[in-house]
Amino acid sequence: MIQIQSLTHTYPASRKQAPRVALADLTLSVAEGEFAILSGPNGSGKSTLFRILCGLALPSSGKVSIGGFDLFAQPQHVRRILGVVFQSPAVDKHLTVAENLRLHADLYGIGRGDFSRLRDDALAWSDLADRLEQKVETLSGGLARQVELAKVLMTRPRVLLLDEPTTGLDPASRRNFLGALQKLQRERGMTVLMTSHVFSEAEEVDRVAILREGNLLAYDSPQALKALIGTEMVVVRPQGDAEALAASLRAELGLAVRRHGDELRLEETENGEGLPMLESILERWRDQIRSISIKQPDLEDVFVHVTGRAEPERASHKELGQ
Ligand SMILES: Nc1ncnc2c1ncn2[C@@H]1O[C@H](COP(=O)(O)OP(=O)(O)OP(=O)(O)O)[C@@H](O)[C@H]1O
Repeated sequence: MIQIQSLTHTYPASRKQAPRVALADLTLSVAEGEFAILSGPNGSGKSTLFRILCGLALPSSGKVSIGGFDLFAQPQHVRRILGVVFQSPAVDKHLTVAENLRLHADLYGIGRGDFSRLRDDALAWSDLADRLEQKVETLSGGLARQVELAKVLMTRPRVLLLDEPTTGLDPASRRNFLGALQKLQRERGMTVLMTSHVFSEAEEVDRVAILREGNLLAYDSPQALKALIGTEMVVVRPQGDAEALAASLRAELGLAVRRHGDELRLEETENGEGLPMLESILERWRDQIRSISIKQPDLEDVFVHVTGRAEPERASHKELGQ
């Protein structure tokens, strides 16, 4: 449903900076009815890709087709099947929920006859039923986000793009929003591509893409991504010299030992292998270890594994082409 082929985007040089490659020959596709998440450290190209997919920017080269239409040659066809939820609010906070929906319907040429049905349909999943006459500025962040989504749903998009839609929401509102979105996506068979840097959001989706510096490092189901680093991971917090301990573990156990902050991680351990490994490490290096545990890898661990970085938010910008 979404096919991105060899997409490259380079921001031109300015007086102050060299050209920056934001997307480097990126190819990925999202099948019809799939829910995919796009993740990556700051500066990995998520926003650039999002802006291109919504038709707000043109790439330096490459092809994108959405619903079988060429995004650059047939943008008007794509617009008809596409819904976009931006990170920054796109509703008028001084208007009521109902007024915002009406305004959006007018913009999209939805006639009076169809309006009530499409509006009710777009709201059915939400908690907004008794808030229609309330101004958006008086709603909680979570409910205001629901208005953004309801507005976009009124045009019954087949493909939905969302840019970090849960930014600023508390964990409960975030779960609520995503739960509703997933239910809707399944019921309507929509294809969804969403950018996110919250790994817990990616656990339940069909596919997760991890970008770094404009390159696609991994793209697979959460289960397959987690299998990249094994089903168990031994995590050691060293007492003193972490590098010396890592070198000694590597040399004596013959395993990959990854340094992550103040932890040493022994990945690629399969079910049941963690405990004996933990015991033998304790036996041999007890005096150099502050704590040791076994962990089931989650998507954050996969992210660290494939990007070599701690978290998307904390990563620094790297300039390419320099
Ligand atoms: N308008 C611009 N002019 C020049 N370089 C830009 C511009 N916008 C983005 N870049 C650069 O392109 C690269 C990709 O940026 P982009 O904003 O797409 O990444 P991102 O993954 O969305 O980051 P974030 O998570 O911080 O939003 C970065 O190196 C960034 O500095």
